[in-house]
Amino acid sequence: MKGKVWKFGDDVDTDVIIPGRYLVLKGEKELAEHVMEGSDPDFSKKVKKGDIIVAGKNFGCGSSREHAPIALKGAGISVVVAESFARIFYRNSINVGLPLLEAKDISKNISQGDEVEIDMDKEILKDLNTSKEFEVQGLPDFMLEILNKGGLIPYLKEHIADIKED
Ligand SMILES: CC(C)[C@@](O)(CC(=O)O)C(=O)O
Repeated sequence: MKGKVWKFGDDVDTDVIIPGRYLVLKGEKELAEHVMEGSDPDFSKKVKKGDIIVAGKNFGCGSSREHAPIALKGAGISVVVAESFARIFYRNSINVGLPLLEAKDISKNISQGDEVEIDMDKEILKDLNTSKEFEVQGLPDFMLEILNKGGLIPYLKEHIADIKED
């Protein structure tokens, strides 16, 4: 995975990611038009498919709205790398198919606009501008399987036959 970094700090809450007035929207693309509007009203016009968000602690705090990871996924964010995530946001993200990675001290050492490359096998993120490398905490296999299917619903649809047999 390789992409341009959009940098955010600590405690980025779900109302920054997708303001509450847009919760009436349902589609990935409609929500994506307002992604990160609580921080930068023009973000949706600037972000490109494959870009990467790097943030500090407690990313996705504040509410259980799954509209937040849906908006990020719809905007083309390929992965969010943060020092830590709010628990409900973390699970909502896996369920909607948005990859997340935890990396200690990442936000202090990467700048906005840097190009980074992530080797999931080695669990290393490399900042191609500075050549600095960071360990990322990989995801358990069952979460990777859900992500690879695009989220929990497509994953379950594929496995429903197994469940029915039990
Ligand atoms: C129900 C919804 C509007 C919610 O109140 C849910 C929540 O706070 O977790 C939100 O702000 O996302």
